[in-house]
Amino acid sequence: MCINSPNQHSDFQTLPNSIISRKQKSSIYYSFFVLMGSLTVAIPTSPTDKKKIIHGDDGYVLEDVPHLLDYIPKLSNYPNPLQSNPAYATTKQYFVNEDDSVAQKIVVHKNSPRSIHFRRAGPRQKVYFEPIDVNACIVTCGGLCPGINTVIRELVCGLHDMYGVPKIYGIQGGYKGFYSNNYNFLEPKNVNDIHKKGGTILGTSRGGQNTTKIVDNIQDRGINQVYIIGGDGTQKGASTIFEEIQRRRLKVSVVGIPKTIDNDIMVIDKSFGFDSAVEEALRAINAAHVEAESGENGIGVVKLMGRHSGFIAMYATLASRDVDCCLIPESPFYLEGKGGLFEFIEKRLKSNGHLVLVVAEGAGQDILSANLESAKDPSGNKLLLDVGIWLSQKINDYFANVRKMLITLKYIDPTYMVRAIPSNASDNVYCTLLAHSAIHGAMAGYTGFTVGPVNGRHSYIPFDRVTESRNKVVITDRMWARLLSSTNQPSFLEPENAKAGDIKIDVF
Ligand SMILES: Nc1ncnc2c1ncn2[C@@H]1O[C@H](COP(=O)(O)OP(=O)(O)OP(=O)(O)O)[C@@H](O)[C@H]1O
Ligand SMILES: O=P(O)(O)OC[C@H]1O[C@](O)(CO)[C@@H](O)[C@@H]1O
Ligand SMILES: [Mg+2]
Repeated sequence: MCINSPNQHSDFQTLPNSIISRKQKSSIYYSFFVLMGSLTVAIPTSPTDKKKIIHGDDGYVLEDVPHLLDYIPKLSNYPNPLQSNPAYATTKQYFVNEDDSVAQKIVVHKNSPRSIHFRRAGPRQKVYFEPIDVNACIVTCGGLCPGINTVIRELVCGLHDMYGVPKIYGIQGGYKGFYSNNYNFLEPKNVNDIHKKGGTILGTSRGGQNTTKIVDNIQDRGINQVYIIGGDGTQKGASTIFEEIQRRRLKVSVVGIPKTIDNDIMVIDKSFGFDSAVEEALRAINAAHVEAESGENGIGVVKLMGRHSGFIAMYATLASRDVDCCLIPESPFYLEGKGGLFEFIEKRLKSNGHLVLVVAEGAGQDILSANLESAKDPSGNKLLLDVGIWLSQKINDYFANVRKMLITLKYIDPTYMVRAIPSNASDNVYCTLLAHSAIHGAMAGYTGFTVGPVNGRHSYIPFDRVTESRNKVVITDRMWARLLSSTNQPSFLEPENAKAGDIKIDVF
C-alpha cells in the first residue's frame, strides 16, 4: 500500500507542478484531489471543512493533523538532534516511521469497514524548528487534576534535555495570563520537584479567553510553540487560537494536552490523573463504609466529581466492592415508588444492615434544578446544585417522616480532595509520555492537535475530534452492566410504577 502522507514532505516535491501549486494556493482550506491513483488527500476548501483526510488502499483512512507546511510552504527542516543525543542515539528504531498510524477501533468483524486512523505520535527524523530558535510557552486552564505539574515538568525537561530548547515560558493563571500577567521563565532546575505536588505551579482559571489578544501576545513575544494543558473547554480555546494563528500564517505550533478529572474527553483511552483520583475516591468510600457499618441502619453517602460523565463514580464503585448504589449523570434515577431509590435503600438496610451510596455531582440535576434557571461559571459551564446534600436530606426525610424508621446517615464530600493530590506512579509515567509526544509533534512541525493514547498508542488527534462531543459512560455497554451486577442496584429504567413528577428519562 502506498500511504503518501502530506507529512512525507519530500513527496510533494515529486508531484506535478499543477498539484503543488493547487496545494500551495489552497493552503488554508481543504479540497479533495487524487494523488498517484491510490491515495486521496483532503486539504482545506472552506472554513467549515477543516478535516485533513488521507485515503489509502483497502479502505484505509487517516484523519491527519495540520502541519506548518500546509500554510507556510517554504520551511527549512533540520536533522532531529535526538540522533546525536547519547540517551537515544543507540536505540534501534527510536524514530517512528512516517507512515505509522493508529486505528481508532481495534475490535473488528470479518466484514466490518475499517475504522479511521490517527497519526502515531513520536520523534521524526526531520524537525522544522532549530532548537535554538524555539520560544515555547506552557499554559494550564480549567479545573485541577493530579499530574498537571508532572506534565509541566516533563515539557520543560523534555524540551531542554532532548532538543536543547533554551527558552520556555510559563503563562500565569490560564488563558487570560497571556495578556494580563508576566510570563515566567521555566528551566529544569526550577521544575525539578514539582511532580510531587498537586495543583499547577502556573495557576489556572476559567473564562477570559480572548483569542485575538492571546494571538497578538504570542506574535509580539515571538512564541513559536504553544503547549496548552486543559479540558474540553480548553481544547476548544486551543482550536480557535490555532485557527487564528493559521489565518495569520504564523510559524507557531499549537499543541493541546488533554486534562480532565472527569475523563470526559473523546477519543483518548483515559485522561491523566484519573487513576490517581479514583484511588483517592476509594479512601472516602472506605470511610463511608466504616461509618455505615457501625451505625444503626447506617448509610454512607459519598459525592464524587463528574459534571456530565460519571467515570470516577463508576470506577471507584467497581474498585471498592463496598458500594451498594452508584448514581451517575448518564443514568437518570427516581426516588419514590416501585423500582425507586428509597425502596432499594430500605431493602438493602433490611438485608445488610447498612448501605453505601456513591453519587456523581452531575447525577439527578434534572430533578434538583427542574424549573430553576442555572447560574454559569466564567467559562459558561452550568453551575451544579449539590446533589449530595439534597439526596442526604431526601433520604433522611423519607425514613423519618414516611417510613418512621431510624437511620444514621453520614455524608462525605471529598470532591476537591480527589483532584488536588499529586499523581500516582502510573499517572506520572503517562504524563511523561504525553509531554514527550507533544514535544516531538511540535518539533516535527505538526500543529492544531491534541495528543493522547488511542488503544494504548500515543497519537496526534485533530482538535475537532476531541471537541465535537463528550466522552460519557454508555449505560448500555458492558462496563455499566458489570457495575449493576456488582451492586445489584436497580437500573431505574422501568419508571412506569414510579411517582409521577420524579422521573425524567433521557434517550441515549
Ligand atoms: N467554546 C470555547 N471556545 C473558546 N474557549 C473556550 C471555550 N470553552 C471554554 N473555553 C476557555 O477554556 C478555558 C477552560 O475552560 P473550562 O473552564 O470549561 O475548563 P476545561 O478546559 O473544560 O477543564 P475542566 O476539565 O475543568 O472542565 C477557559 O479559559 C474558557 O474561557
Ligand atoms: O469548582 P471548579 O474549579 O469550577 O471545578 C468544578 C468542576 O471541575 C471539574 O472537576 C472538571 O470539569 C468538574 O467535575 C467540577 O464540576
Ligand atoms: Mg470541561
